[in-house]
Amino acid sequence: MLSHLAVILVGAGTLGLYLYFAAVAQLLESVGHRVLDNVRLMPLTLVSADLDALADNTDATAKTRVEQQLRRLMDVSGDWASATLVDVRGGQPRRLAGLGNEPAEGLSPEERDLWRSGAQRGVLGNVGEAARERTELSAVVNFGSGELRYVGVLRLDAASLQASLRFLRLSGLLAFLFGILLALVTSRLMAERMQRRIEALGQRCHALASGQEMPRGLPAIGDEFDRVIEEFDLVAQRLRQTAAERESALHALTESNARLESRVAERTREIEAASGQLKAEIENRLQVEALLAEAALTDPLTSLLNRRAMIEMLAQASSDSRGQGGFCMLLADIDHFKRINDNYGHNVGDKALVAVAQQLDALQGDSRHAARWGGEEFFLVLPGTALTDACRRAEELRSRVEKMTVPAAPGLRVTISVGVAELQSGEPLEDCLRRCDQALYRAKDAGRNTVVAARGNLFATMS
Ligand SMILES: Nc1nc2c(ncn2[C@@H]2O[C@H](COP(=O)(O)OP(=O)(O)OP(=O)(O)O)[C@@H](O)[C@H]2O)c(=O)[nH]1
Repeated sequence: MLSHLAVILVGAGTLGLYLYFAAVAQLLESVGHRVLDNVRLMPLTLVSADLDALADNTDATAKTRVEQQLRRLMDVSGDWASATLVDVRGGQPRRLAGLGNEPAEGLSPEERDLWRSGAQRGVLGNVGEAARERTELSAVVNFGSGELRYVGVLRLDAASLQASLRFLRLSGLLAFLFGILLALVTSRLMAERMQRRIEALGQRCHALASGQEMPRGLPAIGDEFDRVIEEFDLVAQRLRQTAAERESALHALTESNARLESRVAERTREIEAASGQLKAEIENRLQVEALLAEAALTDPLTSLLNRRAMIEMLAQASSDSRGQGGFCMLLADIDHFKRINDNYGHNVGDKALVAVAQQLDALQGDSRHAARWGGEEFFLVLPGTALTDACRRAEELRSRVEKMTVPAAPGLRVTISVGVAELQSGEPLEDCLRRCDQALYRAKDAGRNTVVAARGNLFATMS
């Protein structure tokens, strides 16, 4: 507001000063013209015959007539200070007649200079200086017939000029003050109107920023601010529309993401469940396969290796024990097993098989070394064992079986016949097996419950 006031003051002051000085100049010029025009009237107003009579002093009443003529000239306007008529023949001025407050010598020094400048159509004194110095303003005119003979001087009252200037100054000051007041009122009205528009724009900005409803618009007055507010409302509408669309798209995207995450989580759970199930199935399958593999190699009744597993293992065991003090095998067969089945039943027969297997198992050092070879036949491999030790072990087995009892058949006596053979150097396994089998038959033939060892192709009964 202060800046507005300063601008108004400077603007109005500059314009006022310019207009004031222009008016002063105009006033002085018009005053000068008026004085000059009036002094030019002097030769026309004064009667030449009366002038000459006065100058030549030929008529005593001439002066009165000349003064009357001068008065008529002065009466045209009320602000003349004086009028003087001077005879300048011979170059020496001599006052002839005059009215008002004249200089003592008829002409002031300035008027003498004006007269000597010799202007026929009148010469005006310095108007500006007269206004400044508050002195009378003189205008001088030379006239007469033939050689120049008369000078007329008309002087404007200093107070009159000053009164005009005062009036001008007062008018200028009033105009200046009125201009400032008008500018203040106008700028105030414009500022208020602009402020209301700016406040309306500010409220719109706030509503747009805070998401509130857009306030009602001001009555349109068709200025630039109306257009700015209109454009702003359009931009705000577009922004809100865009924001709503973006919000909607974001909402849809969030929902889509949530659905996707839910589906991913569901799928992950399904995959984890399937993976766990698959893992369990694989483990189960592996266990089953392991059990099947074991079952394929194991006799289900006695849990010893079966014949196939023993045959597969024999080659490796014989090669591993080479050079380690012999490799023997032992084949045992339950005596008269058919009778046991027949007398006690198959169930007891099975128990007898299990009991013999336990004795065999207790005798051997490695569970992989004993096998059920056939129905009631058992096989034991003894790596790193010489034939003598093998026979002793066979005898121990035979003795253990003879002394054992079978569950559910306490009175049952079970015996076995045993054949023993040692793998000879370079001998095929099949040959050694055959000799071991022959030794078993020899034990059967020898009356059963006996151990027979095969020494090469010779057989010796050990018990
Ligand atoms: N309970 C039972 N009996 C079996 C099993 N396997 C074979 N046997 C029986 O074992 C008997 C074998 O009889 P044999 O071959 O005549 O021999 P043995 O009666 O023992 O006579 P020797 O060997 O000459 O002493 C048969 O009766 C078979 O049925 C089995 O797993 N359980």
